[in-house]
Amino acid sequence: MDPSDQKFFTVIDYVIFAVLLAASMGIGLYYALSGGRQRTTQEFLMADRSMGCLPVSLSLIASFQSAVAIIGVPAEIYTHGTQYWFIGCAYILGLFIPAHIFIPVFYRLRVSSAYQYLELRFSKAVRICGTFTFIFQMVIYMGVCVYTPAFALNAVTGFELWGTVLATGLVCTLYTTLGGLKAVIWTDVFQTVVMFAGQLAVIVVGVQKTGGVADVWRKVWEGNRISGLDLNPDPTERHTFWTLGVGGVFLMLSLYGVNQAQVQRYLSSRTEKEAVRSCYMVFPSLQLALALSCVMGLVMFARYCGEDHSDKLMVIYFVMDMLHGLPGLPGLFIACLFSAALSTISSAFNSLATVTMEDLIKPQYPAMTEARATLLSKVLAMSYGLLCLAMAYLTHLMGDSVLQVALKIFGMVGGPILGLFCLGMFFPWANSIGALVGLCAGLVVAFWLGIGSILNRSTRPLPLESSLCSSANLILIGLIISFLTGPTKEEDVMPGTLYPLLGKLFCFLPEHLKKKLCCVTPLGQTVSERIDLIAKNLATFIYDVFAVE
Ligand SMILES: CC(C)(CO)[C@@H](O)C(=O)NCCC(=O)O
Ligand code: NA
Repeated sequence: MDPSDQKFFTVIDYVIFAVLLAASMGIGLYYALSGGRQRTTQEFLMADRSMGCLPVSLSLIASFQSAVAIIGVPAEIYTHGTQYWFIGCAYILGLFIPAHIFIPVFYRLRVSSAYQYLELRFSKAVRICGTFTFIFQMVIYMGVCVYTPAFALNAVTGFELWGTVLATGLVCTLYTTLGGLKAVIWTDVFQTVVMFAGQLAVIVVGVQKTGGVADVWRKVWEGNRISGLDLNPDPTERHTFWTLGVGGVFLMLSLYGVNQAQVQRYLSSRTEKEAVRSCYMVFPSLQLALALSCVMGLVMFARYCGEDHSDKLMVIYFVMDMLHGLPGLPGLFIACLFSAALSTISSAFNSLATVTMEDLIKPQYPAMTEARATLLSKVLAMSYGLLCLAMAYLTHLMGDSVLQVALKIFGMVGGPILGLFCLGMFFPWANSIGALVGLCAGLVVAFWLGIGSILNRSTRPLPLESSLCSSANLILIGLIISFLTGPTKEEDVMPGTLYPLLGKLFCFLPEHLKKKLCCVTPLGQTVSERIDLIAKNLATFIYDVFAVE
């Protein structure tokens, strides 16, 4: 294709992209000028803890649905078939466990940052190490998230590269800095809708142009792209039920259980029940997002089967091939790609500002006035926004291959952070030294796996098994070191920071043995009260779904 954007885009396409930016900016301005006008950190960072479950749930999906997934998943399905779709199974436990273990613990401790938990449970040192690990992870990720869609679009259509990066980065920085978490959450809602609409448009037009649903189905069936469940236990196999189902749960837990961007959304909910409900509501929307990307891959296969296309950017070729000549639709897809990018980097800016403020600055200056803390939080959000642009430039300088590496770092670092929180919540004996040594060991394992796969040029989506291996490794080392250096006595652990997982898993053991495993009944709730709560939540959720219809 001739890389000249005149061929693909009409004025209306540029207008649609501009409307996306303007609307996001407008939402930012609205929350800067309404409500409490962003004059407290409670409002700027925690949205006044007043959010309902619908915006929170859409925002939860938007945070970790980046343009990388929108471009990558259809290509995966095109080349390797629908096996990847089985990652949808991991969403069940991957959301149920956060809803009933992580959310109650964080919510009832009334923390502002997930890393505050680490100080309550372990020590200040563990909190600071956790915070720096998170900052490292997110800073690398946000550069990739803003650069990837601009780069892909530029490579295929000639769409202006740096103008796009600058426009999206700066607009996002502005609305995040002006409107705080409320603006971030409500732009996420809007952007999620645009994201779904863009993918849907490509699928509808694509199916029409390839001869209808029956034809698409026949071609992908004959092309062997519909995969059955692969139960092969070989862990070096590309995708099996085990790598996707088990690895996927760990990936989901590292994103939806303990990542600050998500924890902050749970904490911004009006009530704990509302937070749990928003987590449940992620399930259908995340299945929809997965289905849209997978179906797009199938339609793409129906279109190009037999032809030799192995370009990483073929999704963009496909979209432009389908949509050009239909004024407005290419623009809608561009808006879809950048909605995915904006919603991810805005979450990154706000969560990074929060941890820097709450975990690094406030503990040093406890006497800081609220006005000054709010101003400083805004300066931080803005600085991370500008840092994101610098990271995008760095990504560009290091070239194409760094995209893969950077994404792997994101997945690699997620595992040890998850392990750190699990060590604290589920194992009363774990002490601060164990946690620190475990974190280092987990990071070493993660990087060793990651660098190994980069050197072997393995294309496997590593985060799946990496988060499992490195979090398991962290927990094991953490426990060994804790027992060697003197395990913490359960009565010395801060109440509310433990969840009696082992006691529950081994509920058949006699009472005195269970006491040895973990006797604290946490959060002031008995087991039967907890089961009641789960049943009630499910009932209200089902009721809500049908009441809406
Ligand atoms: C959260 C999942 C696993 C949901 O399928 C996926 O969207 C994902 O791997 N997200 C993180 C990577 C990214 O999209 O940037
Ligand atoms: Na996103």
